[in-house]
Amino acid sequence: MAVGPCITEIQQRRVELVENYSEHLTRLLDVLFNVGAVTEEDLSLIRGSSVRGERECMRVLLDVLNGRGEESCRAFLYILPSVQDETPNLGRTNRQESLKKHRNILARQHGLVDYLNIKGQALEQDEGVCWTDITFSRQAGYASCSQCRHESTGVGDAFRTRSDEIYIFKDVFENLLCNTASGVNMLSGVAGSGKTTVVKRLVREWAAQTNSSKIVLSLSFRELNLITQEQSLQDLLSDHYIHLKPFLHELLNSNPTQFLLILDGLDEFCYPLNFEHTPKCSDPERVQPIQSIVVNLIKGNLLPGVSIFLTSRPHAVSKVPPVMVSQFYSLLGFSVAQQKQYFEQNCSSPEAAEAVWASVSSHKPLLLMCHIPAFCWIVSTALHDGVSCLYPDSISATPGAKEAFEEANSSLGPSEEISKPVTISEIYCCFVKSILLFHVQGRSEGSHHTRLQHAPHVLGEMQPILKSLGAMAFKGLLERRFIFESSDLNSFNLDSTKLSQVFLSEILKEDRASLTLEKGFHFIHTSVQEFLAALYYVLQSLSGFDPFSGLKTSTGYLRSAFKQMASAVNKFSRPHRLFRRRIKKALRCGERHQSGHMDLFSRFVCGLLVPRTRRILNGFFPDGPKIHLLHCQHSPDPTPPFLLHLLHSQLQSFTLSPERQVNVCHCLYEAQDPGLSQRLQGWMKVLSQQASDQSGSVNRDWSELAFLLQLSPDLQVLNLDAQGLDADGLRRLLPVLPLFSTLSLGQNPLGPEGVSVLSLALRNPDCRIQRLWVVATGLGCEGLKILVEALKENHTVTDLRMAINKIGDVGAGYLAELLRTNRTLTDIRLRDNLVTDKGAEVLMAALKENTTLEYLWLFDNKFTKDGVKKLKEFAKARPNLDIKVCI
Ligand SMILES: Nc1ncnc2c1ncn2[C@@H]1O[C@H](COP(=O)(O)OP(=O)(O)OP(=O)(O)O)[C@@H](O)[C@H]1O
Repeated sequence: MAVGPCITEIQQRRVELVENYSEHLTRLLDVLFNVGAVTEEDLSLIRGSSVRGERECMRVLLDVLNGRGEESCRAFLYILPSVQDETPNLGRTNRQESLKKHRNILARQHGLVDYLNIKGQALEQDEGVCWTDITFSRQAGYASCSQCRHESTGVGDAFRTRSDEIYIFKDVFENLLCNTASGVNMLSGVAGSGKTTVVKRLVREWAAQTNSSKIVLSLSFRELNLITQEQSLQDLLSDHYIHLKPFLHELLNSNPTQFLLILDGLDEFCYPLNFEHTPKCSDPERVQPIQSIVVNLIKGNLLPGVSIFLTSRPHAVSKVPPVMVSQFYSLLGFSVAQQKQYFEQNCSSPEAAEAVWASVSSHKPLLLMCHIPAFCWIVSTALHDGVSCLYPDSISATPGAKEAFEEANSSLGPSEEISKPVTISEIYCCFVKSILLFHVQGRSEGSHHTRLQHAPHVLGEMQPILKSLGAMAFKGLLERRFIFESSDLNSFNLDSTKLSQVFLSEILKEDRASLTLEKGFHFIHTSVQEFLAALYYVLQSLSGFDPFSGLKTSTGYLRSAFKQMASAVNKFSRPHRLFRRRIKKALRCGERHQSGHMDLFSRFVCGLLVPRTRRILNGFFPDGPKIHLLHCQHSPDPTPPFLLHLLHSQLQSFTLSPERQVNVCHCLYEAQDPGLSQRLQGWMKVLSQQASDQSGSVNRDWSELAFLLQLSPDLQVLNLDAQGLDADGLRRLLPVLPLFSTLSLGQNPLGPEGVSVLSLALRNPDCRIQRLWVVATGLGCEGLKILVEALKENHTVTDLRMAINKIGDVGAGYLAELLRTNRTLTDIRLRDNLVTDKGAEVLMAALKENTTLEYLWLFDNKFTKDGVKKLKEFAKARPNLDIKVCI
């Protein structure tokens, strides 16, 4: 790079610049950032050095400018005089102006980044930013969390299984910024569920509200990790917000309740939090280790009355003891309507959005995954450009896509039918292809059409890098590592500035040994790590290599010697046996990790063994005889029979836990097992036989049924009468319960515990249940109370059949309470429920306020003649209400 005159001037004046301008650093950084001479990452790098003083920050700034080149250096020299002129005024700037400036700075720091630039436009202004509303649940504090579910896979279910109040962003915003929500408000959400985005939106919307009395301070644990030396809270905040420095002492000491302190990403905090033994400190000026500052803030010793908004992935929530959390929000992700809205807002045209949504909504597993915003982003990237590579009918709006598709797939026989992607593996293949063809820097030349034509060539060319990235991803999965160092990249011969940057996000990490800042990397989403790992695994296995041998980080000669040896051994073993053994091993990886952190990996391996799926990445996989190991003689393109056999035999294993069973079902789905629909039919047959046998409790794998039902396109009636279904079984079915319009659960031992599960389905925002039949399910008045509470929030159930449940007069009272406000129920059947005249009176009183109920069946209750008479008279006066009663 040629060294221009401004670069040279800065180099020559370095000592003087540090001497004279260090005290104006904040102003300098502001202006430089505004004019685009430095980036947000540069700012964090520079501020990260603040522990070593302002002069050190200035030196880092000069280094950054040097690296940024002549233009940035010119901007710096240009603004220098104005900065010095303005600075004396700073002292006179009043507090209001500083706070205004604080809003602007925070808003800028919390802008959205669309690093693959899918929409092809800058996201600087709020007008360009589309926030899709997202669903939260809230409860007072938290009890215990199920931490061992896989982060991505748990989400779809979690969305349908929450018991708490449902919130949207506006509610959270109001609670935190308009009400006096002091104490710790925690937000928990799986990877990619949108926690950081919530923080960004919160800050930006606060910044736009000039009348808010709160002052927001926002720090990320990623930043706090960089602080190695002890310091005081006041210093920490004034280093971070130098523009507030003159007032900070007064603000912190006078009224801490005016602050909302956001701490984002607790799961990333590298220091342990010791709530028992950290010395108490209530002085913001007292120097202490960073983890003690955090503990004292959370405990309310420092800044008593401050509101804290703490975000974390679920596995790290328990770092803070439950008693210290006053409000606990869970980020459930996008509801179905919100997913649709997301695609409308984020695709390049309404036609593209419609095509993407048509694809997603017609495939349950996709729909389920799309509760996670990060997955929506992957899907829209995949389907936006990637799918047009293969499936011309879905994005016919893309000019030239169809022709290119036909040309690229000219090798397919005429009888081979191509349809839209149906599996998660196919989506991820489209995603990777889309990135390689349309988003990698330096590949912008040529039209969409031309780039599609060159796809096999590009994929072949990129294969070695993708393979290395996949090997690193696989090694990381085995070691449960999700952050990689530059040295990891080097050992896999990866260049961090090229392809890896599209799949890896860069973060700054501190190297404690040398007290310097090191680059760290993580995959843009953990599911991308699992996909690339599976891609590597399948590629190695198909090429006749042991995927585990590729992880040896020995370089050069040794590695190639190892490969040669391995391939020589392979030559003498039967290749198809070796291949099968490797696939078995991959599936066992998922099985062994009960936490489920390799579930997606095993699903992707199964998906990639389907030739149709691999064809999306045409050019990436080797051609040749080894591929034919997978083919069966009759059909040119089936799922390898041995894979289906393997998965089916796993399903039959008695030792497989229900969670593992569901994962095997997912694997079968990815493997495009034609037998899945037969399994569902088999289930239905067994259920109908069982119902007619009435032979009581049978141990059933309800999780498998839940999975199979999710794949079924037509979810209308679910009849589980007399199946021995208890609360635990119902809990396993919970993900699908809200999807049916008729839910018949009669003659099962549900009891109050089962009704609690059922009420989660009724409260679900996507609930479609209209007819709810819970005849003889052991509700009692306790169960009915729970049911009524859920029905108060439900607006779908019109028909409630609950004969033979011993609800008595107390239960009738609960029902009456519901009838006063409910405007959805039209038919209630209460036969044989021990209700007496007293209960009837309460019901009649409530019905005076209800005009929507059309049928009330009260046969076989404990009414006297007089009671029946009163009921009949009441009915006469209500021609639109049919009350059935007899003594
Ligand atoms: N409300 C939203 N509207 C539009 N896009 C969103 C929204 N929330 C999240 N996203 C998308 O999902 C991606 C992941 O979100 P985000 O980084 O906020 O997740 P996170 O929960 O903080 O993840 P992690 O735990 O991995 O840090 C974002 O980059 C953005 O593309």
